[in-house]
Order: sequence, then C-alpha cells, then structure tokens
Amino acid sequence: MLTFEGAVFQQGSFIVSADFAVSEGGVTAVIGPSGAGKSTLLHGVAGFVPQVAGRTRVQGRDVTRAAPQHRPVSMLFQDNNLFPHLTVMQNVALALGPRLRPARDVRDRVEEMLDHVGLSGLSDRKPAGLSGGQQSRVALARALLQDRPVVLMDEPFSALGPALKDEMLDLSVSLAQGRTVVMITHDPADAGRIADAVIGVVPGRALPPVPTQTFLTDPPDEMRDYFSLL
Ligand SMILES: Nc1ncnc2c1ncn2[C@@H]1O[C@H](COP(=O)(O)OP(=O)(O)OP(=O)(O)O)[C@@H](O)[C@H]1O
Repeated sequence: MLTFEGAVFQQGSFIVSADFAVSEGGVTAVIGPSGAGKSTLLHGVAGFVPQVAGRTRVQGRDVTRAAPQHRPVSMLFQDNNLFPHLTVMQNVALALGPRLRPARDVRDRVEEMLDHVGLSGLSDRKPAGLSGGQQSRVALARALLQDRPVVLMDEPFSALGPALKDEMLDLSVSLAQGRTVVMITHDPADAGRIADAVIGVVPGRALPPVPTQTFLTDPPDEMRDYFSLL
C-alpha cells in the first residue's frame, strides 16, 4: 500500500498535493494534462523531488525523508536510463549492486530475468546494439530485479509503436505480479488495458484513485476539460 497523508511535493515554484491511498498489488494509472504534475508526484515518491508537507508511506513505513536508494520503490523512466557503455548484463546487474563484474549468482539471476523479458542470449550487447523495444525490456528487467514492492513507471513505453507498447504493458503487468504498479500514461486506452484504478492529476493536485471503468466512462468533474480535449 502506498499512502499519501497531506503530501505536498515541490519542484522549483511548482507544487503538487496528494491525500489518498493506492491499493496494494494492483496497477494504478496516472492521467492528466501536460504540466499538471504527474512526473513530480512519481519522482516525489521515488525521493528525487522533495516533499515539503505531509507524509508518504510505503507498506506502512514512513519514507517521507528517506533517500531514494533507501526507499522500497523502483522506477522505470521514459528514456530507459540505460548506461550506453555497459552491456545488458551490467546494466541489469546494477539492480543488485554496483559491481561491474557481477558475481556468478548475480549473473544467474540476471540471465533468468532476461529470459523472462525475452532477451535470452543478448546479455553481452550494449544498448546501442538493441532495438527500442529490446532496450525497454532491459530497463524493465532491471526495475523488476530490484524486487521492490512498488514499481513506478513514468511513461516507460511511449516511444514504442502501438503494438509493441501494448505487448510491453502486458509483459510488465504479468511480471510485476503482486507488486504495486503506478504508471503515468497519456493514453486512456493504456489505463483501460491494464489498470485497476486511475489517479487523475489536475494542475497542482492528484485526485484519489477511481476504478478504471468509472474513470473512463464518468471522469471526475475536475478532469472533464481534459477529457473533452482527447
Ligand atoms: N526542475 C524543475 N524546476 C522547476 N519546475 C519544474 C521542474 N521540472 C518540472 N517543473 C514544472 O513542474 C510542473 C509539473 O511538471 P511535471 O513534469 O510534473 O508535469 P507532467 O504532468 O508530468 O507533464 P508531462 O505530461 O508533460 O510530462 C510543470 O509546470 C513544469 O514546468
């Protein structure tokens, strides 16, 4: 369970507030206009953006002041955040520690995860030698190998074509089993495909999650302008 108690996150002069709980173990989409604060909210949960009021808890634990590396969350970014000079093996092994020559047991776990994401046999490649879809799989493998209870996704597959994006969304959900996934998307169809609930974000405020079908058919009043533009 991810809980915001009067939480306010601040980036420069911009603030976004949240005061609700995200249910455990499901997929929750985050939808709203550009610049409303979706990334600020997720980066706040990850600890990259400071929280200036309230509390944030993950599974009951107060993480409000915790450094990013000490939070039980992993994050998948739009640009995948892969190190271009490192191999697939090294990029994914970073989930388990900073060593560039991973130990045998770490290599075995990485190879197993690469199998799960459909990248068997590619562990010695560098990111530039992979397709966009394969790069997304490397980033997904790294995020999942961290084995944290909350996985945050900031539009991770938006650079992919529609068929590949759908495939990656489905793969993420099937591999994330049991974890709480919170994913920003610009496409309500993504929410309809994989999310149990949707957090609407209007400028400066994240609204409590609403079941996906309700959100899509009868959006919160604050979201109506946004939906009329889609
Ligand atoms: N480093 C920063 N310093 C100051 N303001 C920032 C910074 N990064 C973002 N902002 C501002 O914070 C506001 C919210 O940005 P944010 O990226 O959270 O929105 P978003 O809803 O994720 O938008 P998009 O859908 O376009 O990615 C914007 O007005 C943006 O200009």
